[in-house]
Amino acid sequence: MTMTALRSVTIIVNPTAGRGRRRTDHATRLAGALRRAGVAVQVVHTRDRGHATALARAAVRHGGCSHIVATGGDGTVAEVARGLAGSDVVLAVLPVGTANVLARELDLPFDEDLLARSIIAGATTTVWPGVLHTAQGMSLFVQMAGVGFDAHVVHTVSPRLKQAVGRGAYVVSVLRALWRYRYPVLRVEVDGAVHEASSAIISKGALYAGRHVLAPASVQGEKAFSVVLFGKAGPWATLRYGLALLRGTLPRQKDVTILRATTVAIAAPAGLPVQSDGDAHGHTAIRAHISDQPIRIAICPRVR
Ligand SMILES: Nc1ncnc2c1ncn2[C@@H]1O[C@H](COP(=O)(O)OP(=O)(O)OP(=O)(O)O)[C@@H](O)[C@H]1O
Repeated sequence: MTMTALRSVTIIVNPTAGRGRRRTDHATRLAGALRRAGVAVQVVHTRDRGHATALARAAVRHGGCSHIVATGGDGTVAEVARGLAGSDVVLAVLPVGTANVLARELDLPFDEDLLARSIIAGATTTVWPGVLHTAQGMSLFVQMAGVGFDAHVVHTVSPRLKQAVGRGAYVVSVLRALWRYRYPVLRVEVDGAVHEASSAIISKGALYAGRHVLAPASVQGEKAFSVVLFGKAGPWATLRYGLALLRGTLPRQKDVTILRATTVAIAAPAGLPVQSDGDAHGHTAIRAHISDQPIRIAICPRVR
């Protein structure tokens, strides 16, 4: 844990993250709590995908800002992380997304007053994001990237249903996909060694889709991934993996392999959907490695 001096705070709000229409209310409450403590605050809203990166870069370039708050889910956090990477600005998270996995992983506050107190107290922890290269370009991910069944589900989930019912929308998408998905065999290169799998998840942390344990040995502060390879294909195997995830036994399944690595490449088959931090993110081929630029994240002083 390191401490950082407080200057001004920029709050970036993704108005489409999570469920319902309350992200702006959360951001307003956080801004109020910070202003009451005498902190200068700027609130800006994203207009479209990728805009959070541009807004974070602009805040860093403008200078004077010590913290940038990502108001959204893991996708928004990743975009803000990319915008402030390489600077001394601290990333704070106001978790109003759907799954908010990074916030759960790091035990970050979900309450605005507690987040304001954490920012003011200045405690931070360091994480090493993943860098993802696809045909669409380079991006960062803070929690995970995947190819296979889960990426297909992310690509096919209805955005309107996600807005209306949150994580339940993924359940609908899973049930629809189980018998329709074609389950191709992936060729996954993990630190140079080739493996075959029906699905692969490259995970920076231990958790997945909320609080479910995917890769227990993964720690955000380490410069490594856990690569989770699913050995069996088909609807019944996928159902078993899903139930095991819910019951916390997925890492113990005989046909699930978890490897520690720093580079991963999935070149074939080409054209398969890719998910990054739970959002659709182009298609294979992909390459992933650990960023050489760490991100400092504001944490509750009481938990670390
Ligand atoms: N103004 C905007 N309009 C449309 N999409 C946006 C806008 N701002 C950001 N986005 C995109 O919204 C997507 C979803 O955001 P985010 O991941 O933060 O929320 P979520 O999916 O609800 O939460 P989680 O990732 O925790 O499940 C991201 O891919 C981001 O690029």
